Amino acid sequence: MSSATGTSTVQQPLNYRGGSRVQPADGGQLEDVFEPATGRVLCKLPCSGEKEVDLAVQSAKAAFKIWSQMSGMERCRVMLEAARIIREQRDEIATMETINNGKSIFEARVDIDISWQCLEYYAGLAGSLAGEHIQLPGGSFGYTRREPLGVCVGIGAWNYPFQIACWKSGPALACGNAMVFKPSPFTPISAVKLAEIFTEAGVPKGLFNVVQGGAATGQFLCHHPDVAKISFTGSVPTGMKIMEMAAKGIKPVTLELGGKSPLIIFSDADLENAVKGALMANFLTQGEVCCNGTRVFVERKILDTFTKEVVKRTQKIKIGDPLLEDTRMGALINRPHLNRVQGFIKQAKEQGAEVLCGGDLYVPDDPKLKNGYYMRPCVLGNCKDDMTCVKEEIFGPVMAILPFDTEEEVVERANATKFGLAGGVFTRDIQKAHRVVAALKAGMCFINNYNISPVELPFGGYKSSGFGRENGRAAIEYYSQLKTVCVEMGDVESVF
Ligand SMILES: NC(=O)C1=CN([C@@H]2O[C@H](COP(=O)(O)OP(=O)(O)OC[C@H]3O[C@@H](n4cnc5c(N)ncnc54)[C@H](O)[C@@H]3O)[C@@H](O)[C@H]2O)C=CC1
Ligand SMILES: C[N+](C)(C)CCCC(=O)O
Repeated sequence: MSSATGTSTVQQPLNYRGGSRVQPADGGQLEDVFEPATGRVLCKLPCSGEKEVDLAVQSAKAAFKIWSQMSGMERCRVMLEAARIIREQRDEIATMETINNGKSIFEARVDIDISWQCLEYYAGLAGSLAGEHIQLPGGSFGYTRREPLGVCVGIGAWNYPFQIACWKSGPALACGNAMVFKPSPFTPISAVKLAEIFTEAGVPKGLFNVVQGGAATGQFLCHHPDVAKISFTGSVPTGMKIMEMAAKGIKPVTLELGGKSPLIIFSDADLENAVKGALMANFLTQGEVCCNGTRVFVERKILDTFTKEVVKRTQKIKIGDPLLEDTRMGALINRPHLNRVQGFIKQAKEQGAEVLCGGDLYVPDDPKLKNGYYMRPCVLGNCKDDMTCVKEEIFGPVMAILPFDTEEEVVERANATKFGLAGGVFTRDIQKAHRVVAALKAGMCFINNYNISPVELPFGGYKSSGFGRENGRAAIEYYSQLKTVCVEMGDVESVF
């Protein structure tokens, strides 16, 4: 892949099975894959049908037999090697991610760092997976074994294509599972690179496979009788469908869904950090982040000062060619999504919100970028809790500012949502900080920062934002099952 905006095309097959890139056995419908920065077509993606999905699952099943018999330390060594290769090829992978997703190269490099750190972390845990030994009367005893599930399916979204593939395959492989991964059809490219890296690192051929396609391909995966688990990142409506399909096969699911998270700024906060935190909470990856703190509640005493500073910094964000070193905001994923975000802003205005900055389309001077999907990051003032822009996930660079007066009031308003993915608080008062996050009904809470992703910390939602956890030790629970073995050391005392 070339490394200049507007010059790349993708020729190689994008499915991966049995340790090689392959064309799907029954590739039907072709989907255009776009370069968001220019609007050019990068490639035509053949969507995999039932036969290809079955071949990928069978390939994973064969590899599972070998991988699941290896010790944790043996798996650890292979995964560490994969992490090392990713680190070595960081810039190349980040470039691929930027070309396909539209996010700035600066951010894509951070995503790739989080990705190799994830594999490194789970490599470390692989060697320490263990059960318990429990003593019973008369010298009898029991023990537990933590065993893999089998073939796990990962279905990814388009906002963090490589990172999502690592967040799912890291814990899955560490526990001894195999995986079939389906990226979003908008961002099919980098997951195949991950598959090649796993093979180079020494996983058995077929351990990590990639099938490409959209909803139909995803459905074949979810219904496949040999699939043991589904881990999904994406929207709430699709999450509901995944759960329904999984229910039919009694398959466990992990759901990482959307959010409309609150970020609460108290008047005693360090203003500089709070402003930086609000920008981090809203404008990474053009605002296309599930855990974004898009409802920014600001204590009325500092509303004007805070808002002025946020607007000033937002207007300074450099938009444009995502492969340029100083760009901090690239292009949104595609034209329909850009239109959808624009629609939310129009509706916000109609409902009485005030656009304090941005929200309009951005047309870069560079002629090759003129068909890209750019907009200026937007800050909305005069917002009310019942406006659509405050209730619905926009998934674009749109921050809503909402004043509040008391702690009790803000906690109640922060929790008045169907979502519960994340939340944040900025204050210098440590008791207040812990009290408020304890009251937030959200799975991932930040104090005096926002949207950082240490892989050591579990990540996942409450309420409609899903369940199950990625990252941290917690994810092991969701990619393994516990076997109990009861051992009799005496004679059988029969009832009969
Ligand atoms: N929680 C998160 O990180 C994300 C949330 N979203 C939210 O979802 C909205 C739409 O984005 P999409 O990518 O269209 O999300 P989506 O939920 O439609 O798609 C996510 C993944 O699920 C697959 N999929 C779609 N329908 C399926 C089905 N019936 N069975 C199996 N797999 C299926 C897609 O091909 C893709 O790989 C965004 O605007 C945003 O609100 C999107 C991306 C990430
Ligand atoms: C990396 N981070 C925390 C900014 C976002 C990760 C969650 C997502 O997939 O949207």
